[in-house]
Amino acid sequence: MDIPTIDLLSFCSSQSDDIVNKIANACQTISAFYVTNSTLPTFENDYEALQQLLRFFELPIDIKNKISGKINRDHRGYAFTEDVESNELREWVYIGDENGDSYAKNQWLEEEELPGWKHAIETHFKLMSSTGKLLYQAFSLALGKEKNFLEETFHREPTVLLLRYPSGGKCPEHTDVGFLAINLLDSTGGLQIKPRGSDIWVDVPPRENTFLCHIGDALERVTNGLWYSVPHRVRHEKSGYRYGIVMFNNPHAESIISPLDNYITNNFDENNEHKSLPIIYKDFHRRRLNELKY
Ligand SMILES: O=C(O)CCC(=O)C(=O)O
Ligand SMILES: [Fe+2]
Repeated sequence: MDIPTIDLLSFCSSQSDDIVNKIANACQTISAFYVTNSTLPTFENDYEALQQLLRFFELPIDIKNKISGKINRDHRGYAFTEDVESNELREWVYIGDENGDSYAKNQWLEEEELPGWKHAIETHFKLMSSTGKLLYQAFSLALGKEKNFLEETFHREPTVLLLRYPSGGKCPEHTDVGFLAINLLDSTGGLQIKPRGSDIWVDVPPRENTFLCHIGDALERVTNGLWYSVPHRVRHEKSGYRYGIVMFNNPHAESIISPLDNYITNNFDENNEHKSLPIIYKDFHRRRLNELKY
């Protein structure tokens, strides 16, 4: 099964039905797509810019632990997770919107401990967030709404996740919680998805100058299951580190997630009916963080 590619520049210039339909189709079937021609730095075209963010991981562990993400319930900060039971082995840093107040505050090192790091993150956060905004527009059109629909109805609270996997590192099978994920893959591979209706893990090979996009559970609920929040996992079996940068574009913490009027038809089967009950996004998000430990 081929993972389609969406050209973001063409979307911006024409917003043609072709592109919008391709997105809607991808979200209903394979449930992931590559995005090309965006303005985001990728590991191929601006390695240096991304290294600025990832050099945090080179610091000694006692410095990294100064911003431990295990001490607040929203996981803001750093952790090394080695959990045999849940099949997780990786390091992560979660950073939310610096000006947002829905979740725990971001944690930063002193500037002299890693000069320029905070600035590099803030710059990159803005770039990723504007790409998230464009994708929200594309998704709104693909839902048959006008382009600002998702942003105006649910708002958007982005979170960035920096990742480093040692050789043998893993991320357990899970689905993402929010609306949409932008995943910048480095050249090592290792990400796998289980497309709708399939029991087989499919490799997501990195493609030059693209990022991967897929939806999360909250958007699956908004479409009453017509769109599919794809299970995914990481198995990093090569030598050396695997790096990743993901931006989750989530609805506002207080938004109510329930199916849109024109999606009330029964796309979930009876076992999944509970998924169409209204939920407050923040409760859903926190519950899932606790359950999944990722
Ligand atoms: O490392 C990756 O490519 C994916 C990580 C992921 O899916 C997650 O942390 O939610
Ligand atoms: Fe994920």
